[in-house]
Amino acid sequence: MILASASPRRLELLRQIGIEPDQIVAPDIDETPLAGEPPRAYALRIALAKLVPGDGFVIAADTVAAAGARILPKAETPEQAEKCLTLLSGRRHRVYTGVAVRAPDGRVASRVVGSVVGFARLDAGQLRDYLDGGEWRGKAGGYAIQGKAAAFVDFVSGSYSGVVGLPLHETASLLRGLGYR
Ligand SMILES: Cc1cn([C@H]2C[C@H](O)[C@@H](COP(=O)(O)OP(=O)(O)OP(=O)(O)O)O2)c(=O)[nH]c1=O
Repeated sequence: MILASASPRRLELLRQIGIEPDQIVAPDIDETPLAGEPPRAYALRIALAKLVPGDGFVIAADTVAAAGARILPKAETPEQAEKCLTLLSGRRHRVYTGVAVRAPDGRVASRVVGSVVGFARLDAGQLRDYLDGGEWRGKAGGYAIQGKAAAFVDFVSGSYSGVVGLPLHETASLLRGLGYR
């Protein structure tokens, strides 16, 4: 079993359902969205593109936060994170995680799991503290629901593990469907 992900969250989530990958490989792909690409299609395309070569089962995923049809960036700077959080404050957005699995015989199965996340209105102090904390770095939409941003979230519908980065029910079912025991 190869986990094609550099994300420590994905490894933790996989372990949560009793799967210990034999190998972790960081995928190295261009994650630029295509012009006008819908978020759900993007999450699926990138998850499939992350399936690195390998002999056993390979699992890859991609998480994207979206406000309407707009794909929010994976925040890499405080300015980007501030923009995202300002947009998310006081409203609901969607988080899509694409998950792709390849079996040793080459068959590929994939899913996209969409969830809705609601943020309470953030005041300037909350925003400042969150930006200072740095948890937004590398996160889709500039926040991590499994961290301090949980205090902002007043609504979740869908797959909590999917919002964190790997929808566990769907991942387990894809694996079973491909004959993983
Ligand atoms: C919305 C949200 C995203 N995230 C994270 C999950 C993903 O790691 C990240 C989105 O980036 P991804 O490109 O999905 O993943 P990654 O770059 O971290 O890892 P890899 O490509 O090697 O698999 O945002 C959270 O941890 N919590 C959240 O609540």
